[in-house]
Amino acid sequence: MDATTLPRLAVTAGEPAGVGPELVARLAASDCAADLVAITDKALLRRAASASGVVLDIVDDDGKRIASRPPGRIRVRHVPLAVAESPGHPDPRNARHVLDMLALAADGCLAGEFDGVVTGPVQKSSINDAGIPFSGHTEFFAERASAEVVMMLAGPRLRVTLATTHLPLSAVPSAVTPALLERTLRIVRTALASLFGIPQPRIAVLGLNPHAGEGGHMGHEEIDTIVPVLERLRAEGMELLGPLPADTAFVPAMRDRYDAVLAMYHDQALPVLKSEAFDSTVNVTLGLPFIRTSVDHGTALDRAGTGTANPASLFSATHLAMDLARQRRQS
Ligand SMILES: NC(=O)c1ccc[n+]([C@@H]2O[C@H](COP(=O)([O-])OP(=O)(O)OC[C@H]3O[C@@H](n4cnc5c(N)ncnc54)[C@H](O)[C@@H]3O)[C@@H](O)[C@H]2O)c1
Ligand SMILES: N[C@H](C(=O)O)[C@H](O)COP(=O)(O)O
Repeated sequence: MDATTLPRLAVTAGEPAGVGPELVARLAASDCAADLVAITDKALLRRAASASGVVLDIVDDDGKRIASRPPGRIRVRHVPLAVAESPGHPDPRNARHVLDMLALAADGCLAGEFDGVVTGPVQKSSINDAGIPFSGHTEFFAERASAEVVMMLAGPRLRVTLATTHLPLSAVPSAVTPALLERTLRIVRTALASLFGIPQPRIAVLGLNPHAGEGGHMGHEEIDTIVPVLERLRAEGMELLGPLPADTAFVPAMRDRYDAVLAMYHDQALPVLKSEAFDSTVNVTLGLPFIRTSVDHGTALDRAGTGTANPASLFSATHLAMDLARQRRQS
């Protein structure tokens, strides 16, 4: 990417029976000033455009960088479906198709063919039903890039990062180790500085137990694991708040005291963010050697094929990827 060309972004359509393909069609129809390369099945994208009432000019990707893109024109890397989609009904026979899209996008980013990847939602259970271990894009891209990563969901007023991602709740306490917390906090601090322009970020760290353990009366992970890590990193100069009780960490009086929150597990913090800004929140993978952003919502199977899904989160994810790509070009 140089100053005259658009950020070149791979956009994966996700689960073919979900709303992802329709949202990609809506994005392609918009005037978004990015060189969008849809990673999907071409016929699926045509059907999704038709369901969404948009007209697209779909062409094969020739790999060349471009300086402008007329609304509706979309280049495609064709990844064939195994079986035609049935909106609302994921078919595990298409699991390989979904993973092939992710692999193509990741490898293209690693090779410098794309400036980043924006992902549509996948139905994890359908991939698992095909007998393939898979817990999310975050873990897939981390493995593909051999990187240590952190999941962040960033909304207009709140950024949340997770110490653990897609684990059963019963596995969380033993997964929250000093090494994990230290590594996670270092990745979060570096990313807040390099991607979000906050040189000395303030990070609020949640406890694991109710009321952050209530001084050891409601659990010991805070005293045994979290506090020693925070003390060690504070001694290095990191600005860390906590461990805070999760139930009050998000109240208005606390919000201006931090730039991001580190939660111990998925459902400790994501419901807060998704209930206040479902339309505009973006999932960002921190720590990868390439830019990866995503919608904050799932496959919305109840809306698939109806053309009624809201594209706002995909638009936000694409705009953030464009900003990050331009920033990377300038640095
Ligand atoms: N980025 C991702 O790949 C991603 C993110 C979250 C969930 N998921 C997966 O999605 C699947 C379904 O998850 P879920 O049912 O918990 O969440 P969901 O986000 O798919 O649906 C929750 C509710 O929000 C609505 N909704 C979601 N997106 C919408 C949109 N763009 N416009 C209008 N309404 C929308 C749905 O219709 C539904 O009522 C699961 O397999 C989950 O793992 C994937
Ligand atoms: N945890 C994410 C969320 O709730 O929005 C979602 O499952 C997607 O995760 P990946 O980006 O790792 O697929």
